[in-house]
Amino acid sequence: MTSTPPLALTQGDPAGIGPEITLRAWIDGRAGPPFFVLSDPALYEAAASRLGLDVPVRATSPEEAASVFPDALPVVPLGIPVSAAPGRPDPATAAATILSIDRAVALVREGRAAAIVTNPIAKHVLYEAGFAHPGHTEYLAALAAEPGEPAPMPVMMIWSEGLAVVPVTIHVALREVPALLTADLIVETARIVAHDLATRFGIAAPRLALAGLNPHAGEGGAMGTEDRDIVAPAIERLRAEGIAASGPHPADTLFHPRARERYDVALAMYHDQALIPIKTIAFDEGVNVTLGLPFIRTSPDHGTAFDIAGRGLARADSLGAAIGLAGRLAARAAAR
Ligand SMILES: NC(=O)C1=CN([C@@H]2O[C@H](COP(=O)(O)OP(=O)(O)OC[C@H]3O[C@@H](n4cnc5c(N)ncnc54)[C@H](O)[C@@H]3O)[C@@H](O)[C@H]2O)C=CC1
Ligand SMILES: NCC(=O)COP(=O)(O)O
Repeated sequence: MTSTPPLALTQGDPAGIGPEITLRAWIDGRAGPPFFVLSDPALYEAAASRLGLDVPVRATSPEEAASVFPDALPVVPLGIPVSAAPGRPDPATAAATILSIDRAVALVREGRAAAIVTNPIAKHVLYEAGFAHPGHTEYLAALAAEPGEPAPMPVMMIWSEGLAVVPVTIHVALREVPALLTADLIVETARIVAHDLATRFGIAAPRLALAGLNPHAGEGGAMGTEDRDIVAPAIERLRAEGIAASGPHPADTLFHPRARERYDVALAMYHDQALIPIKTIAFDEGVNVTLGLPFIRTSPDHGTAFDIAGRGLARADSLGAAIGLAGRLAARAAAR
């Protein structure tokens, strides 16, 4: 019997809270699944010294990482020196940030890592350096494409024990949402959600609740026609396929405690419609999971938090939850 390989953590923006929450996740998580981080060991030694954290750091290989993990934070070097002033992002570090993601994907595809857990990136810093993808979600899908094949469609889910949400449109300006929202997009997103909740999360017949786009889900067309003409027909198609989809529900009453008992995941029509409720209810526990990929990827639900980086204020709970969930999903996948 082979044991599950360790998880691969990416570096994220080195000027954000990624280095310190990685150190804290190692301190808190030695009973959990082993992991290594793809970066420069010196970045973590500097962060540990700055914050007075007693964390030995050891350069290692993915294969040795699990045996290193009980005694030191395993760092698989990228071969690029990485240094950063906390809270002062620099596009010069973008190459290492991106390389860390690339290596993590390569390792998980080679079976040398069980899953990927990404540390936060600041999109605008990477854009300044020429990065052409909106975020991890879309970039990971591009990296997952088989030669000559289109990239798989990635679906963002933010998950916690009490609420899971999916934005149907993701990293786009609000004014673009109505034009992007099609019945095909909703149906394809919901199919991926239903499939991955069944296969990866073990929810055999997941209940999907779809929010409307407009106030009062359009009030019969008086407050916008998208819910009547796009969302409702998509739900009919999903039901015809045997997917337990309900809605379109007015979004303002979809997230209170009794409403949440009626579904396993809420599909929202745009980013903030999904992320405001979960970050309000479960900011410290929320985990960003990318569905639709041929490998497992989780992430904390928060960003780089430049305003507190390097000050010892950052909580590692969400990263810890992302590591825990990645470990459970990987164990489930290995057992299938
Ligand atoms: N998965 C990813 O890579 C994500 C990246 N981002 C990026 O992060 C950057 C900053 O985004 P913001 O909207 O400011 O969100 P943010 O999550 O970085 O910060 C929002 C607020 O929450 C606080 N906060 C965040 N994480 C915390 C933690 N672990 N412990 C304690 N307090 C914490 C921050 O100090 C700040 O006051 C953006 O450039 C965005 O692109 C945002 C979300 C996810
Ligand atoms: N607001 C969530 C977010 O921006 C995460 O994006 P990604 O980098 O995981 O695609």
